[in-house]
Amino acid sequence: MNPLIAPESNAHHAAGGRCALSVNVNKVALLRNTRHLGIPSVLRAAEACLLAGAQGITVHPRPDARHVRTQDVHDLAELLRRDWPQVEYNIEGNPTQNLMDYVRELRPHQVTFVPDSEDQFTSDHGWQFPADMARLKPLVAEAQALGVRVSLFMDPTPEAMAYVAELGADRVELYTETYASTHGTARQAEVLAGFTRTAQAALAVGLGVNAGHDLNRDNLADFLRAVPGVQEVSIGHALIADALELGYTETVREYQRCIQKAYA
Ligand SMILES: CC(=O)[C@@H](O)[C@H](O)COP(=O)(O)O
Ligand SMILES: NCC(=O)COP(=O)(O)O
Repeated sequence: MNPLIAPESNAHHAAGGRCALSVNVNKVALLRNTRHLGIPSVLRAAEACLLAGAQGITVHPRPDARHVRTQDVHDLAELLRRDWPQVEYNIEGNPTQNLMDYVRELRPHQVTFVPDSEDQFTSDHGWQFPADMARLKPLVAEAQALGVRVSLFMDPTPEAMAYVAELGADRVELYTETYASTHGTARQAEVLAGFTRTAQAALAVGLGVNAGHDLNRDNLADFLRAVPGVQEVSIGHALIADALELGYTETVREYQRCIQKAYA
């Protein structure tokens, strides 16, 4: 863990010590890219979500530019630097592909390493240890030397947390699809217990805990109530889908209400 990077994030503080909400705007860009009209605007989406109380913005600029593109990443960095200095910028991607150029040029608050292939439909697995250790170690060190907090996208496997800590990463992002797909079923408690054990294992080795993928208004509070120490959830697909019906403002407020409910 990098002593130069405070374990407590600005966003976490801004959320009053509760879990911070980082809105992933990938899907706004996906819709925008289907015409050459520049609408819906990624910047306006980010601003509306921040005005409604989101504490962070997340993007995942994939190599095929299917949604968030390089210009979006730079424009968002400028918007946050100029108008929202207290808001965290989290850039996700595979550090062996196009991600590190963004880290070097923009130095976001956080970078989340995700082991996706270039043409992957969506993120669907975490890093594998010890196999991935050697190639990740210099990349973790490089990002941290630039003052960027490093989070690793991980499956809920408690025994992998020691490897993440050995790498020197600051946080893990728990890949929450298996939780989301079993929420409300007979397997919910069993699957959720695995996330709780993984978070406990991460905290025990000094790692911060983030979470994301397929979280939504229905499953968010149950997750945060059960899983200790979650500092940030990054939510995109379901939140943007909700915003198509409710608008950005009401949607972000509703997600913040879900987070509040978990701590009530
Ligand atoms: C890493 C992860 O689970 C998501 O952050 C990812 O950004 C989803 O990518 P798509 O929006 O391309 O499905
Ligand atoms: N890291 C998760 C993220 O940024 C958004 O994932 P999703 O809510 O679009 O599934």
